[in-house]
Amino acid sequence: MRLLTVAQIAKSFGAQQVLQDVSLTVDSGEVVHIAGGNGSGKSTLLKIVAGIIPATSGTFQLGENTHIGALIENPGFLEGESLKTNLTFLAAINHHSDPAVMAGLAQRFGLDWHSRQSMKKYSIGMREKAGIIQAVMEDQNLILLDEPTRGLDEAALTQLVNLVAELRTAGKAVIIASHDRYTPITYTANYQLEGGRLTRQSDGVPSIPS
Ligand SMILES: Nc1ncnc2c1ncn2[C@@H]1O[C@H](COP(=O)(O)OP(=O)(O)OP(=O)(O)O)[C@@H](O)[C@H]1O
Repeated sequence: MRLLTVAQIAKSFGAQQVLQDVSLTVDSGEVVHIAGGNGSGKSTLLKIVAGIIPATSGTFQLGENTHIGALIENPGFLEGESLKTNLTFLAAINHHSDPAVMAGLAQRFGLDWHSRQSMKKYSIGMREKAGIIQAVMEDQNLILLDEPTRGLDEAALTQLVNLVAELRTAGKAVIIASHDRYTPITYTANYQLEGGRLTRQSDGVPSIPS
């Protein structure tokens, strides 16, 4: 099932052209890697797909049943509130809250679901974990993860690798942007973003048809 079609997108900030003629399709069961150096436009592309900023030209189309979850740059949280309050609040916005799922994800990533610690005291890795959880906790089927390994310890990295594999098996799709060409995650397709252009590098493991 097609979840996303990006067609010939360009994006400029003033005189700076960041993306040119970027096209991409993503189907369920795909795990797409977008590699690129600092400032190559990875976050910009994900923000366009998430509907946060508009493209200068070109189009993108979501599938009829596409539900996006996203971790892009530094996700905003209510800093004075706990993880549980934050995630419950976010889930309530979409009326799609399952406390057991949220608590299970927190436990999986080694975060104390019942802790009253405010999120302003969270470390970089803890914030990243909270960002990953909010991107998947509502059963979203197209998950955008921008540098999701930032600050993660080894146990959390293993959980992330396993989580992405489970999402793929469940027929969802994940787009991961990172600086590294090689990460421990198993991809079905690899792209490089350079000079504003997105180029397919190679196929990884086959996607699992839904
Ligand atoms: N709101 C904005 N206004 C002006 N320029 C911007 C804006 N957002 C991004 N840019 C510029 O667009 C370019 C691409 O930025 P982007 O954040 O997409 O890169 P990135 O590949 O995600 O980088 P990094 O790996 O460092 O996070 C950069 O030169 C950046 O300065």
